[in-house]
Amino acid sequence: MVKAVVLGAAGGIGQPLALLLKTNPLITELGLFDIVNTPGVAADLSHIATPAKVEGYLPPDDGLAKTLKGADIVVIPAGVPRKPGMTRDDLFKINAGIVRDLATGIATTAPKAFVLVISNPVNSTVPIVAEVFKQHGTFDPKRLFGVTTLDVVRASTFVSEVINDLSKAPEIVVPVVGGHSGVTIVPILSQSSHPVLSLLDGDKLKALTDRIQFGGDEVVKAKDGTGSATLSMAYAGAEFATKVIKALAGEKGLIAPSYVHLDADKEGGAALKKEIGKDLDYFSTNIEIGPNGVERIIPLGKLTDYEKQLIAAAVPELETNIAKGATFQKAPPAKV
Ligand SMILES: NC(=O)C1=CN([C@@H]2O[C@H](COP(=O)(O)OP(=O)(O)OC[C@H]3O[C@@H](n4cnc5c(N)ncnc54)[C@H](O)[C@@H]3O)[C@@H](O)[C@H]2O)C=CC1
Ligand SMILES: O=C([O-])CC(=O)C(=O)O
Repeated sequence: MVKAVVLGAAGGIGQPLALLLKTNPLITELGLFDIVNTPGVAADLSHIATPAKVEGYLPPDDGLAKTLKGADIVVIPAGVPRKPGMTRDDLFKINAGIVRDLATGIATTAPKAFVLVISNPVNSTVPIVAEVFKQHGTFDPKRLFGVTTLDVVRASTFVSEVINDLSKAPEIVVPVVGGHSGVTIVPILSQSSHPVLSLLDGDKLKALTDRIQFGGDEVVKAKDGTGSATLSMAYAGAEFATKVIKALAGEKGLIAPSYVHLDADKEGGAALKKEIGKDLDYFSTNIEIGPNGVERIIPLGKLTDYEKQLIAAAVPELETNIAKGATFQKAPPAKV
């Protein structure tokens, strides 16, 4: 019995993500919450012949608490997306308050749930959720995940394009570490499962790295003011959520990158901090997921000089993003 919840379920990501979760046979209950349209989305999905019982709620009459009751896993894609010319950090002003309020609901109603944060800027929204949980005395770093899977999905696809064979995309695995915005997205192409590095001279390596770091901008530009990645994000979010659900069900050896609190595995976290040369609280890296959440933080391993430079460029921005999220929750500004 697994109850999954989507907060922001009527949105561009929320709807296709809810659809993909509804088709997951491991899920027996699917709770959908948004400030608009969730009863309609839920009624629509409920006709699909899969096991999950679907319910959709709006804010009135304790809708958030009703949605969250008994949740095992909560995925949060609520909030505004970028328009051309904006950075993810520009979304902080609006999304920080949304994420804080939803996290408060989770901390009070489903404090043991695994929380998967999609809302941008992920580098800062994850610390906000952690601070809310700390204030409620319910923070367990093993259960909080920033969803960076789309960067990994993009890396697989873009590498398959470089080798001119899209059929290989599903099997290519490239660790992408750091965070989820611009230079904080660090693809470790030297550890790609397909040995792509040998095919790339300096310029081509930089071009591929840039494309993975700024892949989100490609979609924002193409959507021309109507939003950012939704369908690829729903795919990526469902893929990560499915790993977490399989781990909950007892499957072993599930590895995926995620942006996590480095106390989730103190030993692995300490080793990673040593590698990056900074005592950051959060970083995205491969983690092993188990029935209690993060079982193991897997250090970065051997990096090229170029990758070391990318990490060095990511660290100061991550530090700023993390501090912004953590201090917002400690001293919330007036609501916008
Ligand atoms: N982590 C990642 O890799 C990615 C993150 N994103 C982020 O995901 C977020 C959502 O993007 P889209 O789905 O495209 O936006 P959208 O605008 O299409 O949908 C957002 C939904 O959130 C809902 N919402 C707003 N305030 C809410 C609240 N207080 N409670 C519940 N629901 C609320 C809205 O009503 C809307 O239905 C954005 O912040 C975007 O930047 C987008 C793509 C990739
Ligand atoms: O680019 C954006 O704003 C949305 C996002 O996080 C992505 O597509 O990676």
